[in-house]
Amino acid sequence: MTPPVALTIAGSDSSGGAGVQADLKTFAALGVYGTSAVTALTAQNTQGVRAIHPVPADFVLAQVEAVLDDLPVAAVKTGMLATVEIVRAVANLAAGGRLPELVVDPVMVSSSGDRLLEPQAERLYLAALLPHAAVFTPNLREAEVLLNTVIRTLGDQREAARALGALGPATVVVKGGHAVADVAGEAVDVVWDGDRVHELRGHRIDTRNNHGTGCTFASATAAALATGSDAHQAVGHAKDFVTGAITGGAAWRLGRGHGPLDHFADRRTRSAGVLRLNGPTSGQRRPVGGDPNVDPTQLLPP
Ligand SMILES: Nc1ncnc2c1ncn2[C@@H]1O[C@H](COP(=O)(O)OP(=O)(O)OP(=O)(O)O)[C@@H](O)[C@H]1O
Ligand SMILES: Cc1ncc(CO)c(N)n1
Repeated sequence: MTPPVALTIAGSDSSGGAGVQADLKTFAALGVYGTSAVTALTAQNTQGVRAIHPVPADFVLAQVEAVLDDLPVAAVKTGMLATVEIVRAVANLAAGGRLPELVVDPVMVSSSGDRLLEPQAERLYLAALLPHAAVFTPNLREAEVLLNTVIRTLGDQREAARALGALGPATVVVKGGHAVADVAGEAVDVVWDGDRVHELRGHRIDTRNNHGTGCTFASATAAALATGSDAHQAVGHAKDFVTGAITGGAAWRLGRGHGPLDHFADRRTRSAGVLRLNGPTSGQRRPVGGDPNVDPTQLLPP
Protein backbone atom coordinates (compact mmCIF):
# COMPACT_ATOMS: atom_id res chain seq x y z
CA MET A 1 0.00 0.00 0.00
CA THR A 2 1.24 3.50 -0.79
CA PRO A 3 2.33 5.16 2.46
CA PRO A 4 1.29 8.64 3.62
CA VAL A 5 3.88 11.36 3.04
CA ALA A 6 5.44 13.75 5.56
CA LEU A 7 7.89 16.60 5.01
CA THR A 8 10.58 17.79 7.41
CA ILE A 9 12.03 21.29 7.06
CA ALA A 10 15.12 21.08 9.28
CA GLY A 11 18.89 21.11 9.60
CA SER A 12 21.26 18.26 8.77
CA ASP A 13 23.12 16.69 11.71
CA SER A 14 26.35 15.09 10.48
CA SER A 15 26.32 12.70 13.46
CA GLY A 16 22.95 11.33 12.35
CA GLY A 17 21.21 11.60 15.73
CA ALA A 18 19.10 14.76 15.40
CA GLY A 19 17.70 17.03 12.68
CA VAL A 20 16.71 15.72 9.25
CA GLN A 21 18.41 12.39 9.89
CA ALA A 22 16.38 11.74 13.06
CA ASP A 23 13.20 12.89 11.32
CA LEU A 24 13.60 10.59 8.30
CA LYS A 25 14.40 7.61 10.55
CA THR A 26 11.32 8.37 12.65
CA PHE A 27 9.09 8.66 9.57
CA ALA A 28 10.47 5.37 8.21
CA ALA A 29 10.05 3.58 11.54
CA LEU A 30 6.42 4.70 11.67
CA GLY A 31 5.60 3.64 8.10
CA VAL A 32 5.48 7.15 6.63
CA TYR A 33 7.32 8.15 3.43
CA GLY A 34 9.69 10.97 4.41
CA THR A 35 10.69 13.97 2.31
CA SER A 36 13.00 16.81 3.41
CA ALA A 37 14.03 20.41 2.86
CA VAL A 38 17.43 21.11 4.44
CA THR A 39 17.75 24.51 6.13
CA ALA A 40 21.37 24.29 7.26
CA LEU A 41 24.33 21.95 7.29
CA THR A 42 25.78 21.41 10.73
CA ALA A 43 29.16 19.88 11.47
CA GLN A 44 28.34 18.25 14.79
CA ASN A 45 28.80 15.09 16.75
CA THR A 46 27.61 13.74 20.10
CA GLN A 47 29.82 16.28 21.88
CA GLY A 48 28.76 19.52 20.23
CA VAL A 49 28.20 21.67 17.16
CA ARG A 50 31.43 22.75 15.44
CA ALA A 51 30.07 24.77 12.53
CA ILE A 52 26.82 25.82 10.88
CA HIS A 53 26.34 26.59 7.18
CA PRO A 54 22.81 27.95 6.61
CA VAL A 55 21.09 27.41 3.26
CA PRO A 56 19.83 30.60 1.53
CA ALA A 57 16.10 31.05 2.25
CA ASP A 58 15.14 31.00 -1.45
CA PHE A 59 16.79 27.60 -1.83
CA VAL A 60 14.93 26.26 1.23
CA LEU A 61 11.77 27.48 -0.47
CA ALA A 62 12.79 25.80 -3.75
CA GLN A 63 13.17 22.45 -1.95
CA VAL A 64 9.81 22.76 -0.19
CA GLU A 65 8.01 23.76 -3.38
CA ALA A 66 9.61 20.96 -5.41
CA VAL A 67 8.23 18.47 -2.87
CA LEU A 68 4.81 20.09 -2.46
CA ASP A 69 4.27 20.47 -6.21
CA ASP A 70 4.68 16.74 -6.78
CA LEU A 71 4.02 14.65 -3.66
CA PRO A 72 0.85 14.42 -1.53
CA VAL A 73 2.32 15.78 1.71
CA ALA A 74 -0.10 15.10 4.57
CA ALA A 75 1.92 16.63 7.45
CA VAL A 76 4.93 18.91 7.87
CA LYS A 77 7.45 19.27 10.68
CA THR A 78 9.81 22.21 11.10
CA GLY A 79 12.97 21.93 13.18
CA MET A 80 16.13 24.05 13.01
CA LEU A 81 15.30 27.10 10.86
CA ALA A 82 18.61 28.84 11.58
CA THR A 83 17.99 32.37 10.24
CA VAL A 84 15.42 35.18 10.25
CA GLU A 85 15.05 34.81 6.47
CA ILE A 86 14.24 31.09 6.66
CA VAL A 87 11.72 31.61 9.51
CA ARG A 88 10.05 34.32 7.41
CA ALA A 89 9.97 32.16 4.24
CA VAL A 90 8.47 29.17 6.12
CA ALA A 91 5.96 31.40 7.94
CA ASN A 92 4.83 32.83 4.56
CA LEU A 93 4.27 29.29 3.22
CA ALA A 94 2.27 28.44 6.34
CA ALA A 95 0.21 31.64 6.05
CA GLY A 96 -0.57 30.70 2.44
CA GLY A 97 -2.00 27.37 3.64
CA ARG A 98 0.76 25.33 1.93
CA LEU A 99 1.93 23.41 5.05
CA PRO A 100 -0.78 20.96 6.22
CA GLU A 101 -0.85 19.57 9.80
CA LEU A 102 2.14 21.70 10.75
CA VAL A 103 4.26 20.61 13.74
CA VAL A 104 6.58 23.44 14.79
CA ASP A 105 9.56 22.45 16.96
CA PRO A 106 11.25 25.75 17.87
CA VAL A 107 14.84 24.45 17.81
CA MET A 108 16.94 27.17 19.42
CA VAL A 109 19.74 25.45 21.31
CA SER A 110 21.15 21.90 20.91
CA SER A 111 21.34 19.44 23.81
CA SER A 112 25.07 20.29 23.95
CA GLY A 113 24.19 23.97 24.54
CA ASP A 114 25.01 25.37 21.09
CA ARG A 115 22.76 28.02 19.47
CA LEU A 116 20.91 26.78 16.38
CA LEU A 117 18.73 29.87 15.73
CA GLU A 118 19.70 33.52 15.35
CA PRO A 119 18.38 35.31 18.48
CA GLN A 120 16.76 37.97 16.24
CA ALA A 121 14.46 35.25 14.85
CA GLU A 122 12.77 34.50 18.19
CA ARG A 123 10.16 37.29 18.01
CA LEU A 124 9.31 36.33 14.43
CA TYR A 125 8.70 32.74 15.54
CA LEU A 126 6.07 33.94 17.98
CA ALA A 127 4.42 36.46 15.70
CA ALA A 128 4.55 34.73 12.32
CA LEU A 129 4.96 30.96 12.66
CA LEU A 130 3.32 30.00 15.96
CA PRO A 131 -0.23 30.95 14.92
CA HIS A 132 -0.08 28.42 12.04
CA ALA A 133 1.05 25.44 14.12
CA ALA A 134 -1.27 22.46 14.57
CA VAL A 135 1.17 21.35 17.28
CA PHE A 136 3.91 23.50 18.85
CA THR A 137 6.61 21.59 20.81
CA PRO A 138 9.03 23.79 22.80
CA ASN A 139 11.23 22.26 25.50
CA LEU A 140 11.38 23.93 28.93
CA ARG A 141 14.25 26.24 28.00
CA GLU A 142 12.61 27.33 24.74
CA ALA A 143 9.31 28.02 26.52
CA GLU A 144 11.21 30.15 29.07
CA VAL A 145 12.94 32.18 26.35
CA LEU A 146 9.78 32.67 24.27
CA LEU A 147 7.71 33.76 27.28
CA ASN A 148 10.54 35.57 29.06
CA THR A 149 9.78 33.62 32.24
CA VAL A 150 11.28 30.99 34.54
CA ILE A 151 9.81 27.46 34.76
CA ARG A 152 10.65 25.71 38.04
CA THR A 153 7.65 23.53 38.84
CA LEU A 154 5.07 21.43 37.04
CA GLY A 155 2.61 24.25 37.78
CA ASP A 156 4.89 26.70 35.94
CA GLN A 157 5.15 24.24 33.03
CA ARG A 158 1.35 24.01 32.84
CA GLU A 159 1.08 27.81 32.96
CA ALA A 160 3.64 28.11 30.12
CA ALA A 161 1.66 25.68 27.92
CA ARG A 162 -1.47 27.77 28.46
CA ALA A 163 0.34 31.07 27.79
CA LEU A 164 1.86 29.78 24.53
CA GLY A 165 -1.55 28.41 23.56
CA ALA A 166 -2.97 31.92 23.82
CA LEU A 167 -0.58 32.97 21.02
CA GLY A 168 -2.41 30.95 18.36
CA PRO A 169 -1.28 27.32 17.92
CA ALA A 170 -4.00 24.64 18.07
CA THR A 171 -2.04 22.42 20.50
CA VAL A 172 1.06 23.08 22.62
CA VAL A 173 3.36 20.50 24.22
CA VAL A 174 5.88 21.89 26.69
CA LYS A 175 8.31 18.95 26.80
CA GLY A 176 9.86 17.98 30.11
CA GLY A 177 12.97 16.05 29.08
CA HIS A 178 15.04 18.52 31.12
CA ALA A 179 12.96 17.91 34.24
CA VAL A 180 11.44 20.49 36.53
CA ALA A 181 12.31 19.97 40.19
CA ASP A 182 9.11 18.37 41.42
CA VAL A 183 8.78 15.47 38.96
CA ALA A 184 11.99 13.50 39.62
CA GLY A 185 11.86 9.97 38.20
CA GLU A 186 9.44 10.89 35.42
CA ALA A 187 9.66 12.72 32.11
CA VAL A 188 6.45 14.76 32.05
CA ASP A 189 5.28 16.68 28.97
CA VAL A 190 2.45 19.17 29.44
CA VAL A 191 -0.16 19.41 26.66
CA TRP A 192 -2.56 22.33 26.12
CA ASP A 193 -5.22 21.18 23.64
CA GLY A 194 -6.96 24.46 22.92
CA ASP A 195 -9.14 24.13 25.97
CA ARG A 196 -7.54 22.14 28.76
CA VAL A 197 -4.13 21.13 30.02
CA HIS A 198 -3.15 17.49 30.54
CA GLU A 199 0.09 15.58 31.04
CA LEU A 200 1.94 12.89 29.10
CA ARG A 201 3.81 10.92 31.73
CA GLY A 202 6.56 8.36 31.23
CA HIS A 203 9.33 7.03 33.42
CA ARG A 204 12.61 8.92 33.12
CA ILE A 205 15.30 6.74 31.53
CA ASP A 206 18.68 7.19 33.17
CA THR A 207 20.92 7.73 30.13
CA ARG A 208 23.22 10.28 28.49
CA ASN A 209 22.00 9.09 25.08
CA ASN A 210 19.44 11.84 24.55
CA HIS A 211 20.73 13.46 21.35
CA GLY A 212 17.70 14.11 19.13
CA THR A 213 14.88 13.41 21.60
CA GLY A 214 13.10 16.65 20.67
CA CYS A 215 13.38 16.12 16.89
CA THR A 216 12.17 12.55 17.31
CA PHE A 217 9.15 13.60 19.39
CA ALA A 218 8.11 16.28 16.88
CA SER A 219 8.59 14.11 13.79
CA ALA A 220 6.74 11.20 15.41
CA THR A 221 3.87 13.64 16.05
CA ALA A 222 3.92 14.67 12.36
CA ALA A 223 4.04 11.02 11.26
CA ALA A 224 0.99 10.22 13.38
CA LEU A 225 -0.87 13.25 11.98
CA ALA A 226 0.04 12.09 8.44
CA THR A 227 -1.53 8.69 9.15
CA GLY A 228 -4.78 10.35 10.25
CA SER A 229 -4.44 10.59 14.04
CA ASP A 230 -5.84 13.73 15.65
CA ALA A 231 -3.46 15.95 17.63
CA HIS A 232 -4.41 14.40 20.98
CA GLN A 233 -3.67 10.86 19.74
CA ALA A 234 -0.57 12.00 17.82
CA VAL A 235 1.26 13.46 20.82
CA GLY A 236 0.43 10.32 22.84
CA HIS A 237 1.87 8.08 20.08
CA ALA A 238 4.93 10.36 19.87
CA LYS A 239 5.57 10.09 23.61
CA ASP A 240 5.40 6.27 23.42
CA PHE A 241 7.66 6.22 20.36
CA VAL A 242 10.34 8.47 21.87
CA THR A 243 10.30 6.51 25.15
CA GLY A 244 10.90 3.28 23.18
CA ALA A 245 13.69 4.87 21.11
CA ILE A 246 15.45 6.28 24.22
CA THR A 247 15.13 2.91 25.99
CA GLY A 248 16.66 1.12 22.98
CA GLY A 249 19.47 3.65 22.52
CA ALA A 250 20.37 3.64 26.22
CA ALA A 251 22.27 0.37 25.70
CA TRP A 252 24.37 1.81 22.83
CA ARG A 253 27.89 3.19 23.11
CA LEU A 254 28.19 5.63 20.21
CA GLY A 255 30.33 8.76 20.56
CA ARG A 256 31.85 10.33 23.62
CA GLY A 257 29.02 12.76 24.42
CA HIS A 258 25.25 12.59 24.21
CA GLY A 259 24.66 9.49 22.08
CA PRO A 260 21.73 8.90 19.73
CA LEU A 261 18.43 7.03 20.17
CA ASP A 262 17.48 3.75 18.52
CA HIS A 263 14.63 4.73 16.19
CA PHE A 264 14.18 1.09 15.18
CA ALA A 265 14.28 -0.34 18.72
CA ASP A 266 10.88 -1.90 18.30
CA ARG A 267 11.76 -3.58 15.00
CA ARG A 268 15.15 -4.77 16.34
CA THR A 269 13.46 -6.51 19.27
CA ARG A 270 11.08 -8.24 16.87
CA SER A 271 13.74 -9.23 14.32
CA ALA A 272 15.99 -10.54 17.13
CA GLY A 273 13.08 -12.83 17.96
CA VAL A 274 12.87 -13.98 14.33
CA LEU A 275 16.63 -14.62 14.21
CA ARG A 276 16.42 -16.68 17.39
CA LEU A 277 13.52 -18.65 15.91
CA ASN A 278 15.48 -19.41 12.71
CA GLY A 279 18.63 -20.34 14.61
CA PRO A 280 22.19 -19.47 13.54
CA THR A 281 22.80 -19.29 9.78
CA SER A 282 24.72 -22.25 8.34
CA GLY A 283 25.85 -20.49 5.13
CA GLN A 284 29.42 -19.25 4.83
CA ARG A 285 30.19 -15.58 4.26
CA ARG A 286 31.27 -14.87 0.67
CA PRO A 287 34.86 -13.62 0.51
CA VAL A 288 35.34 -9.88 -0.07
CA GLY A 289 36.33 -9.29 -3.70
CA GLY A 290 34.00 -11.92 -5.12
CA ASP A 291 34.21 -15.64 -5.73
CA PRO A 292 37.84 -16.55 -6.62
CA ASN A 293 36.52 -19.34 -8.89
CA VAL A 294 34.68 -16.88 -11.15
CA ASP A 295 36.50 -14.89 -13.83
CA PRO A 296 34.65 -11.52 -13.83
CA THR A 297 35.62 -10.76 -17.45
CA GLN A 298 33.50 -13.75 -18.51
CA LEU A 299 30.48 -11.90 -17.13
CA LEU A 300 30.93 -8.90 -19.41
CA PRO A 301 28.96 -8.66 -22.66
CA PRO A 302 31.12 -9.44 -25.74
N1 LIG B 1 15.69 10.70 29.99
C1 LIG B 1 14.46 10.64 29.47
N2 LIG B 1 13.62 9.63 29.78
C2 LIG B 1 12.39 9.56 29.22
N3 LIG B 1 11.91 10.46 28.35
C3 LIG B 1 12.69 11.50 28.02
C4 LIG B 1 14.01 11.64 28.54
N4 LIG B 1 14.56 12.78 28.00
C5 LIG B 1 13.63 13.29 27.17
N5 LIG B 1 12.50 12.55 27.18
C6 LIG B 1 11.29 12.78 26.38
O1 LIG B 1 11.72 13.08 25.06
C7 LIG B 1 10.85 14.03 24.46
C8 LIG B 1 11.68 15.26 24.05
O2 LIG B 1 11.86 16.08 25.19
P1 LIG B 1 13.08 17.04 25.48
O3 LIG B 1 12.66 17.96 26.55
O4 LIG B 1 14.30 16.22 25.67
O5 LIG B 1 13.18 17.78 24.08
P2 LIG B 1 14.34 18.71 23.53
O6 LIG B 1 15.07 19.35 24.67
O7 LIG B 1 13.71 19.59 22.52
O8 LIG B 1 15.29 17.69 22.84
P3 LIG B 1 16.77 18.00 22.23
O9 LIG B 1 17.70 17.80 23.39
O10 LIG B 1 16.90 16.96 21.18
O11 LIG B 1 16.76 19.40 21.72
C9 LIG B 1 9.77 14.33 25.50
O12 LIG B 1 8.68 13.48 25.26
C10 LIG B 1 10.47 13.98 26.82
O13 LIG B 1 9.57 13.67 27.84
C1 LIG C 1 20.41 19.89 12.95
C2 LIG C 1 19.94 19.82 14.34
N1 LIG C 1 18.62 20.04 14.62
C3 LIG C 1 18.16 19.98 15.89
C4 LIG C 1 19.02 19.69 16.93
C5 LIG C 1 18.48 19.67 18.35
O1 LIG C 1 18.78 18.57 19.03
C6 LIG C 1 20.38 19.45 16.62
N2 LIG C 1 21.29 19.15 17.58
N3 LIG C 1 20.80 19.52 15.33
